[in-house]
Amino acid sequence: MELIKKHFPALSEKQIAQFAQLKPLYTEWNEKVNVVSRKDIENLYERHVLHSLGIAKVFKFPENTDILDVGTGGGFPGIPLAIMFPESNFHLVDSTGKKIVVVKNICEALGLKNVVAEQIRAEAIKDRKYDFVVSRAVAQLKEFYPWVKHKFKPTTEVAYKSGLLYLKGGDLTTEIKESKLVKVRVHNLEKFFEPEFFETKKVVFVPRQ
Ligand SMILES: C[S@@+](CC[C@H](N)C(=O)[O-])C[C@H]1O[C@@H](n2cnc3c(N)ncnc32)[C@H](O)[C@@H]1O
Repeated sequence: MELIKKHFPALSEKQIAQFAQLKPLYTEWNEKVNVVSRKDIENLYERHVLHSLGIAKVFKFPENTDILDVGTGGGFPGIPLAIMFPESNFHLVDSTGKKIVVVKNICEALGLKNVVAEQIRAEAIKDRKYDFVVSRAVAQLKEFYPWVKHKFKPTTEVAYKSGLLYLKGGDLTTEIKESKLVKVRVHNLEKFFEPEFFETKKVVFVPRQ
C-alpha cells in the first residue's frame, strides 16, 4: 500500500481508503473463488494493483471517457483504474461468470459507482462503443485486436487518440510484427516503478486503426 502512495502522491483520502480495502477484500474473496494466485495475494499491491496502475503512468483518462476492460478476471486492470479515475466510466467484462461475481462484490464494497461488470465474451459486445480498451494477460495482439477493432467510438476528442492500452511483458517485437498493427508505442514500466517487479513489464499503446 505504501508503494501506491509513493508512486501516486496526489491520491485523495477516499482513494487511499479504497486502495487499502483491496487487500482484505481480495483475501476474503480468494477463499471462495480463485481470482489471484495464493502467492500473489501477499504481493497484491506490486503484482496486481501497481501493475494495473502502470496504465495511469502512461495515460490520464479524461473525464467522461468510456473504457472497456476485456478479460478482467478478478478486476485487473479495471478496478485499480476505476479507483484512480472516478470521473471515467468502466465496463469490466469476462467470459467467466464466477469472476464477474467477485468483481461486482468488490466494486460494491468499495462504493465504486463508475463500474459496470458483466459476464460476456469481448467478441459478443455489439451495441456499445468506447474511447479506450484496456487489458492484461488475455491473448496475443494478433488475436485480441480484431475483437475490439470495431468497438471504438467513431470520433473522439482531438485532445487524445482513442485506442488500446495493453499490459504486456517481455520482448514484443515478434508479437507486434505479427499483429500487423501500426504506430504501436511501447512504454517500459521500470521507468516509473522499482525494477525488481517491472523490468520486463510494458504498456503497449495501439491507436485506433
Ligand atoms: C489470465 S486471465 C487475466 C485476468 C486479468 N486480466 C488479470 O490480469 O489478472 C484471462 C481472463 O480473460 C478471460 N477471457 C479470455 N478470453 C476472453 C474473451 N474473448 N472475452 C472475455 N473474457 C475473456 C478469461 O476468462 C480470464 O478470466
